[in-house]
Amino acid sequence: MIALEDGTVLTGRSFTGSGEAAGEIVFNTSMSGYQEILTDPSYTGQLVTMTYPLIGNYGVNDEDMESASVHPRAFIMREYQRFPSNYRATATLAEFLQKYGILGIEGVDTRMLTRLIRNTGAMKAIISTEDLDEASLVRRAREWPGLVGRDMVVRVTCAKPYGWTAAGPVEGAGYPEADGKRFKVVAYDFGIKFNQLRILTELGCAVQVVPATTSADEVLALEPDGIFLSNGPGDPAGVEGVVDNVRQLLGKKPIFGICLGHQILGLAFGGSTYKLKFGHRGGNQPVKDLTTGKVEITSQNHGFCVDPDSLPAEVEVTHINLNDGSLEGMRHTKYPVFSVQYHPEHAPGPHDAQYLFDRFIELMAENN
Ligand SMILES: NC(=O)CC[C@H](N)C(=O)O
Repeated sequence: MIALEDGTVLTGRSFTGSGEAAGEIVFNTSMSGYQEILTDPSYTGQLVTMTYPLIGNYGVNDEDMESASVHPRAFIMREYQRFPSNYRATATLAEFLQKYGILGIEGVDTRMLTRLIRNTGAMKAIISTEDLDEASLVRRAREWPGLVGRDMVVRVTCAKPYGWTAAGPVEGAGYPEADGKRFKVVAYDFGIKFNQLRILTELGCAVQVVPATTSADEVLALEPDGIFLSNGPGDPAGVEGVVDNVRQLLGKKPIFGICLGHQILGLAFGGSTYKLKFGHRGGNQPVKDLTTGKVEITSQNHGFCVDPDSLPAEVEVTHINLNDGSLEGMRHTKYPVFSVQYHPEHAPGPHDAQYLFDRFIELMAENN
């Protein structure tokens, strides 16, 4: 049974066994890419509904991981396909969810649920195979603390620095395989997706990943050519300490921020963030690059947004969402700093926006 804070109760079937999960219920409109969505740490504390009606048909594999774990607390769909057919598949979606202790729920009227979330907004919700008392479940959904003002980054950031190579993560501080690489990049891990690291490495960067709480001085001591601010979960305004660190780095090195990293930059510039009604999650969000006039189709996953009116005069809006006009990208006009709200690393989604990593490379080249 699924209960929402507005009193709505829906039924479905668990295909992963019994359990219970509370969180913020949101929807994603991607037609494929469920493994990348499940392993994106930005979904920490959320219950994810897929609008695409059939999920699981290509199983899961060892290569499409965007982090080492699964982050939404439950995965909700219309129909689960229990017999995957794909040469890359190494397990079924049910086996994968069970391995990480995540509830998989099918048989849900996801069209009704999505319309409800669109009309009412993202809501607190609870799913249970045990407590089937509607009134109790609705009350417990309302009791869940919500995401606003809470630091979810502490739950997913790395405990220790690590490096990234073409073969994946390597333990320890320092830049791995730096010989012959053009740039050294320090990447703040707020809940980083591996494809950001894969792309930076492919573009010739030696990458050192650091925990979210790493101070500005510690980052500068690594003598990077550029600093990268990753995506991550929850409310940017609830993340402890990070905004001050980032503010101290402004003007010192080129900085590129994605999603939560972009929101943290907005706060470091002195701006503010707000919660969108139901957020943007999917692979077909149209964004206009105001610097070139081009429209790109983007991969997105966020529930908070930087308020453009709160930004100081030296920060320029570079990208806007064509569905609702919200801020999708910005750059500082004095410092080599820019960021986007969406996901140029895709995974899953269209590759239209990958050019932004080239812009970061150019920015580091200009500043060297
Ligand atoms: N993908 C992200 O980095 C999401 C940022 C933030 N947690 C939000 O929901 O807006």
